[in-house]
Amino acid sequence: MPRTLGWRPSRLIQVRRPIAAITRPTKPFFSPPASVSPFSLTKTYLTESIRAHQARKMAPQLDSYFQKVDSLSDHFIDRLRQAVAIPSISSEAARRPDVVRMGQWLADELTKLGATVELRPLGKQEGTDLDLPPVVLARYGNDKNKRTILVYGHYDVQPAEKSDGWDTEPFDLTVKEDGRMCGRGATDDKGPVLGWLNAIEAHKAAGVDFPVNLLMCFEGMEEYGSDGLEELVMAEGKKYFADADAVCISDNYWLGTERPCLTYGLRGCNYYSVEVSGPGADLHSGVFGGTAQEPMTDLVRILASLVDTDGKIQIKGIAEQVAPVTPEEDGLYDDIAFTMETLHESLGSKTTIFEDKKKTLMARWRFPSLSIHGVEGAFSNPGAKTVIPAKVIGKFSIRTVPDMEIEKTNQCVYDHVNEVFKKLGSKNTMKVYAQHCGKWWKASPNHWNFAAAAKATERVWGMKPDFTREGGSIPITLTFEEATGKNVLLLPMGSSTDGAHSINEKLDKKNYIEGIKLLGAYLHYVAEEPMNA
Ligand SMILES: C[C@H](N)C(=O)N[C@@H](Cc1c[nH]cn1)C(=O)O
Ligand SMILES: [Zn+2]
Ligand SMILES: [Zn+2]
Repeated sequence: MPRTLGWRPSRLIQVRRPIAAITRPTKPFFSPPASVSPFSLTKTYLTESIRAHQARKMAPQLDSYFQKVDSLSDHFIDRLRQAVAIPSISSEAARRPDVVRMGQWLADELTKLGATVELRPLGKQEGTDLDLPPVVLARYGNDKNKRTILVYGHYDVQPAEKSDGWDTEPFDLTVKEDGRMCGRGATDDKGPVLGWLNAIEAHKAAGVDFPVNLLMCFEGMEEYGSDGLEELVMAEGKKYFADADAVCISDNYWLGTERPCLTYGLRGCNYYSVEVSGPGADLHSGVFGGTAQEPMTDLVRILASLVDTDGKIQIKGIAEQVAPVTPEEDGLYDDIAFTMETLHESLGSKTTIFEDKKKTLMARWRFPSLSIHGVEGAFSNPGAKTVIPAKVIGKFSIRTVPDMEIEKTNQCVYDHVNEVFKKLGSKNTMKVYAQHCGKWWKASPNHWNFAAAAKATERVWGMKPDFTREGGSIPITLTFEEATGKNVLLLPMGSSTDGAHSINEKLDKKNYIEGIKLLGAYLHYVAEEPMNA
């Protein structure tokens, strides 16, 4: 049976916990105006004063931290080079030892930095004899007077071969003169994961107190649907992650190339296979063409029935599940820093479905899409092989949005594919099933976690961030929210032109180095945000 990452009701509970400066002010740092009686020093008043004090204290600390990040930048790039050199492709069985090696490398780096690290085995990959790569769980700092932030990232990557069209070797980080650092995983997600490690190192080197306790959870199967992780996160919600005050994930991208963003929504992803088989073995098309019913002929017809040229899904019952656009939402899109020109740049062409920004953003964030990814078993090499493939497996996925339901969507897909195949009247055999499904996620950005990230963004990038939703999926985000009951923030490092999952994936040096500053600054602002913001 295909596995689905199911949905559980959200348990968002705010726990107010004192921070160091509130419980142990070392000296008076605030004198109330004469008109204020000491008896009227309310909690709010006190909190404001503490914030003002901490903001003054934080400025020089952050400056020292930023300077150290700059001076260690070559070392941080070298760390990324070492990580990229390990081809940790989770979807290829033959690369599983590399994924495991990558997890071990990460654990070793964290241990060297002084973190307490555990490698948690996840058992076997469903339906196979393959061991899943371990989850790296780590803790840096255990000070009861500090807030605790739980961060998540993944150390596995998408497949990559130079012959796919890369300009450079995908697993050899190449730093170009214009600052592009090309290599598989540079932006998705090795650069951001190392961002947390680098933030720890720069604090230590600068002699700046680390402002929070950091809990880390790094997995090695994200690009394959986070196999095995949901159970672990649910089980550890009130154990390993028990003292987390909020969650931060850096595994998505800015909407463009100029303005940073904070992200509060993700689409879900239901990934399907359609298998068509007939002949006992691959056949000579000269001998059997016109004689045998061909699986590939059936499959292309099924795939062609799913979606039209303008991306409109042709499956009954999908559009009906999508939440209507509210007047409030309708007004959100105009102010977002996004242009069709930037989109054309990241797309590498002008072949967009829509000509205007709002429709394009809505199509990416709040409407479902269906993509056809490939066909297993079909001839795909250069040349002209005259073969009739005996068995072909088409792969497609639907990016899901509020209020779509996983099971209902699966049923609509199965009914549609079965009906189309029946109408073909083919003697071949067809099977359709979901490989993995992850639910969409949408949170409220009205929380101190987002407020801290917005302040850090202004401090590092000198501008306010956009509040965005993401077209991609990070299946475990919702699980973290449910398991911890805490707010989850997505804080991206890379930009829209990074080419994640594509050829020539890159992370700009500027985004990496400023991104390390951003992650560190975010932790400082987290430490000073009042809990009820
Ligand atoms: C946004 C994130 N960096 C990412 O690339 N996620 C993948 C995860 C995935 C793979 N199968 C289903 N979800 C994505 O959005 O494709
Ligand atoms: Zn990712
Ligand atoms: Zn990815």
